[in-house]
Amino acid sequence: MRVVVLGAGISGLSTATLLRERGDEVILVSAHATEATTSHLAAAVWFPTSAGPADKVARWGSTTYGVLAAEAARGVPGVVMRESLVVYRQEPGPQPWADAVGDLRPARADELPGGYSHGLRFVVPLVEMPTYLPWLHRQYVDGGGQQVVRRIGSLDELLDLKPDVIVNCAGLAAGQLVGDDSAYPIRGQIVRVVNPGLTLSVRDETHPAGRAYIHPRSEDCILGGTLDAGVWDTTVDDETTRSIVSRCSDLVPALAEAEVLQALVGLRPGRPEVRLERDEQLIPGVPVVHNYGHGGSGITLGWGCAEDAVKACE
Ligand SMILES: Cc1cc2nc3c(=O)[nH]c(=O)nc-3n(C[C@H](O)[C@H](O)[C@H](O)COP(=O)(O)OP(=O)(O)OC[C@H]3O[C@@H](n4cnc5c(N)ncnc54)[C@H](O)[C@@H]3O)c2cc1C
Repeated sequence: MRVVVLGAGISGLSTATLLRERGDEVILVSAHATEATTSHLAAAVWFPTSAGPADKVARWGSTTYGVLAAEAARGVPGVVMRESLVVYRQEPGPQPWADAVGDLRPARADELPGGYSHGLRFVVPLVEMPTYLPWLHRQYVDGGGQQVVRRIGSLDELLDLKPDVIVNCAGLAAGQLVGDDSAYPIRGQIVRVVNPGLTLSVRDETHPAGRAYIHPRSEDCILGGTLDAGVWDTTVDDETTRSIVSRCSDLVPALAEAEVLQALVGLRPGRPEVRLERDEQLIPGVPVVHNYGHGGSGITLGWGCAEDAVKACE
């Protein structure tokens, strides 16, 4: 089968990889190099955020956790298993993501920052996308996958590539390309700082000043972050940068002195639910498999969604 995959972010690259592995001829079409995708910018920690539906998110997330954990175990560049702590000011109820993570346990009192009464400790994959995404892309190309750099205005512009099936992994742009009004941006600002020696991810989803998360990487530390639904503006806001550093310093005081390297803004592909389905109506005679709308969870769900997208191509 000849499959054209639109999009070279995590959704497109994971889907294209699995299609290649089962022997399909694959052409990856992307307006941007991988470095210019939203996927490249992501904090890229396994943690379901702003994505639905809940039952499928649990299944896709669990599959992806397994794939990334296996990649970390065999030393795939950029993928590590990261000790993590989520903190709460009151006792948390059951967490929907808990079943997928191994060895979840309550945090001890001496593991909690000041002002917090509860916490959960667990281990999740953290993916350094500036390393992992180019690696995945190289694997795809070295494995015989084809690539075309092209911006399209509608999916039928891909018909000159003679596809048997098109897979639509265009992220936020997918909404405009197929007239899906339910797709919307979720603006996210994050801050890269010099890592003051941290190895533990820490997260407070309900900090009064906004969500706070700290993800140590090999060369830096990602601090976040905002989730602004419906906002298209990609300009860095300096006041937001200060607020992010300040609230993360509440969790880890050493961060108050950390040198800021860069502030970054990206637009998550929001949608009430991930769209993963086969569409026979859009282009007569050529089925389109949609795989977009992953919100703040594209890396968390990527491999699970790619598996379903490949099945939908059959
Ligand atoms: C600040 C921030 C932090 C995040 N942190 C996390 C996290 O910790 N964990 C997590 O799981 N997720 C996180 N995310 C969300 C994650 O980044 C997205 O869900 C994911 O990147 C979506 O991937 P995608 O491949 O669907 O889209 P994208 O990465 O946006 O890729 C879209 C592709 O489609 C192509 N394309 C688009 N339009 C056209 C066109 N007209 N013609 C040709 N090609 C086109 C683009 O060139 C690109 O190759 C974060 C996002 C942000 C902004």
